[in-house]
Amino acid sequence: MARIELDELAHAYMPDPQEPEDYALKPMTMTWQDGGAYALLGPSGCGKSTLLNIISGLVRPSHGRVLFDGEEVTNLPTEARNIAQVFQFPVIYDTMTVHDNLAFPLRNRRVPESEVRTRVAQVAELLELTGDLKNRASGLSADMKQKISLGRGLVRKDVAAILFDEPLTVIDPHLKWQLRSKLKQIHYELKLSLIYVTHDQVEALTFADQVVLMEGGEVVQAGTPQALFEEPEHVFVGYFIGSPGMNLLPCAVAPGAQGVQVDGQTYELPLNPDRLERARGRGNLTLGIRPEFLGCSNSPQPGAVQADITRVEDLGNYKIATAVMGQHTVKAKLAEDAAILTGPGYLSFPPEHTKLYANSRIVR
Ligand SMILES: Nc1ncnc2c1ncn2[C@@H]1O[C@H](COP(=O)(O)OP(=O)(O)OP(=O)(O)O)[C@@H](O)[C@H]1O
Repeated sequence: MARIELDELAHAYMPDPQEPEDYALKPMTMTWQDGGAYALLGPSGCGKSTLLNIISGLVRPSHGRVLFDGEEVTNLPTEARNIAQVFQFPVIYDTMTVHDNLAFPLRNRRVPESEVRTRVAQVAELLELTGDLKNRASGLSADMKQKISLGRGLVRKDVAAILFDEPLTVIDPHLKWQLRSKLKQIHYELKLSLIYVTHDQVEALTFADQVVLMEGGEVVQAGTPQALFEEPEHVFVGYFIGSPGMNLLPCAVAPGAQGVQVDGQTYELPLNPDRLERARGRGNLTLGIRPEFLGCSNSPQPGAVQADITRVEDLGNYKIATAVMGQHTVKAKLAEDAAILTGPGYLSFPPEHTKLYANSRIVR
């Protein structure tokens, strides 16, 4: 397994890029640690596959360098990079048994047969394929075939990294849920460096210990799932991660007051005065709070602001209350047993979870 460094890496598919928009990948410098489980997450077209393909050697970047354990590999072809890849669709040999499919990457590298048997048994056990090892792959379902592809990706110990490109797309939703958790366990047990591309936040947040969230060819934030949830550094992180996403309200900092103005109305929120001062005068301010942290009640609370609760949805494990604040609606995610009704309400903004963004970036 290897440490992967991206040094001033950028890529434009067009020959003579001029504007930032001409780049599918805008300049980035990052280090991914040996043995880490990284998810590249973001909406369609944000540059995830471009980045993965640069790491695998399928795409040669127009700028910058890629290093594995300090050795430059930027211009090396895929086969010289010592990586394993798992794609969206199964890549297996139908005529071989499940065992021989799993053994293939090892036998190809002339790994001794006794070691092949041990490693195949270990990976098969982790993926719950032990009972199928003697079966021919041809008769198996698409789900099973993709499981074998995962196993083939995981079987070698000596690869620099294993790259997964949306590997659970064809998998049935129930099995998908199981495999997501399985991959986390496998990462823990086999100590592999994994890079996993997905547009599905649940997949990324369950699987990865570091999530690299991309938008428009840029990394907007890289960090633990908890950091992306609790400390979104960019409004896009707030919006993209979470269900529902962060409440985002265009605002201004009220002159001389301890609060913010939303739609011209001043709300006295208990925010840090220094932070308000740092935000004052900067362009395009946004107030952000996750539905999980926004307090919502029918009775007055200290420091709470008045709002109209227009809707309460009971979603089994939790309730979602929708309230109107100025001309905007906000959502609060409440406990399943929260006593909350539509009508006059009070919204509380805990200062540690209430964020201010200037031009989409966090103000600390
Ligand atoms: N071979 C190519 N030639 C020209 N432009 C490309 C090529 N491949 C990707 N692009 C463009 O680069 C940008 C990033 O695409 P990329 O496929 O890396 O995004 P993605 O996040 O992986 O999206 P998806 O999840 O839909 O695959 C997009 O604007 C896309 O149209």
